[in-house]
Amino acid sequence: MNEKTTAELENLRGLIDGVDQQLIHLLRKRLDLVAQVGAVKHGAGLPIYAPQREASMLAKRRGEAQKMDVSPQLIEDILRRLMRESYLNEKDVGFKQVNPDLGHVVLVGGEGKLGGLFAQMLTLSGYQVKVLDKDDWCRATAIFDGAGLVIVTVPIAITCSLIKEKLTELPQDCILADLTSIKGEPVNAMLEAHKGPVVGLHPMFGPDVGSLAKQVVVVCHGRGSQDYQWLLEQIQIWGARLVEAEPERHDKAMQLVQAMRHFSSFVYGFNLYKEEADIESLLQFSSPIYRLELAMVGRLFAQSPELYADIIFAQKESLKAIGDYLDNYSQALSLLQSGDREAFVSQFKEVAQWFGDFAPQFQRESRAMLQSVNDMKTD
Ligand SMILES: C=C(O[C@@H]1C=C(C(=O)O)C=C[C@H]1O)C(=O)O
Repeated sequence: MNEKTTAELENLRGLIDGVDQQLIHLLRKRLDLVAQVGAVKHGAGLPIYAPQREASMLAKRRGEAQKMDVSPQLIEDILRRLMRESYLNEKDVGFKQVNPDLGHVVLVGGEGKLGGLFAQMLTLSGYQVKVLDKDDWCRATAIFDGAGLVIVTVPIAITCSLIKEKLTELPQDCILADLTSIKGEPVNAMLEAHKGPVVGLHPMFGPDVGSLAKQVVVVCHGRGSQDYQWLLEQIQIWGARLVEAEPERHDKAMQLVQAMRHFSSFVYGFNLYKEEADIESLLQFSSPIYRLELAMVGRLFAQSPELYADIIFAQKESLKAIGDYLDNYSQALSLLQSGDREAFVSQFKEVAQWFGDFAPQFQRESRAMLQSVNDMKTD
């Protein structure tokens, strides 16, 4: 680079630094205003997450950006990231307590990570939370005495037997709920063990979400919904979206959403291991979608094997779904083995037709994800 170029670049980069510094000041100003909105909403018992306000705000800013020759998608991306920050900061003020008259809450198995997240959210909403862990059963009667809500959050393999053996003497009007990732058997076990209100919940996220805004919680009604309506409202105040489902429909979906998903990731990782793949090279040669795939598989092996074994082994019906996958894999492989390119293409078309409008929708969604995977590269 000659001296003139260097000087020009330095000058322009100085100006860019100045703009970025102004951005920091503007961000600080915005965070302060959002905090004030948070305080007003908290006072009125409203959730921070306001989807309609977001939609109208985004539409207006996109229009304004376009007039100034700024890409509408750019302002939308930035605002969405800022809104995520708004939800994270909500924890600083806490949440409205929907049922101030409730006795304390008992989390059975609160040492688990998801249990810990619920304990935190309940505490931030003003409830008194007691945790009952493996070693606390000798004190169980005292812990349950006066409880208004008992939430079971123990490993799936022991959920039903624990409910049937240990939760038969709860106070009559106490709500019994669980967070297990299957719902049929646990909800039945709760109905059998307890005569009072019963509700099955399945949070469709891991404990590492920073906020519950926009996360999904599946609700399977058991008994006495009017008595636990407040709990559902409370979860919505945390920002989550409730999806009501029959336990059977939920469990069937979980065979694909959980058992098959995690089992496939397991096999993918198992295969990389057996092939003695060089992850460094794979990363070097990764396309964005492959980087995302490695992330999806790799994150599995950063977590608890017991947790995933629990989820994969939870329903014996999953075995059929996973076996079908193997059959379909073999069938597709035979097209490859026989060199039948045409048959492969026509099979591809048939599946694409079956996906219908979802295929282009998924393509749009993944485009944004792939771009942010690429943004994260540092070398
Ligand atoms: C700040 C608010 O709360 C949330 C955060 C928003 C933001 O960061 O702009 C917008 C809407 C809400 O989801 C609000 O309602 O205005």
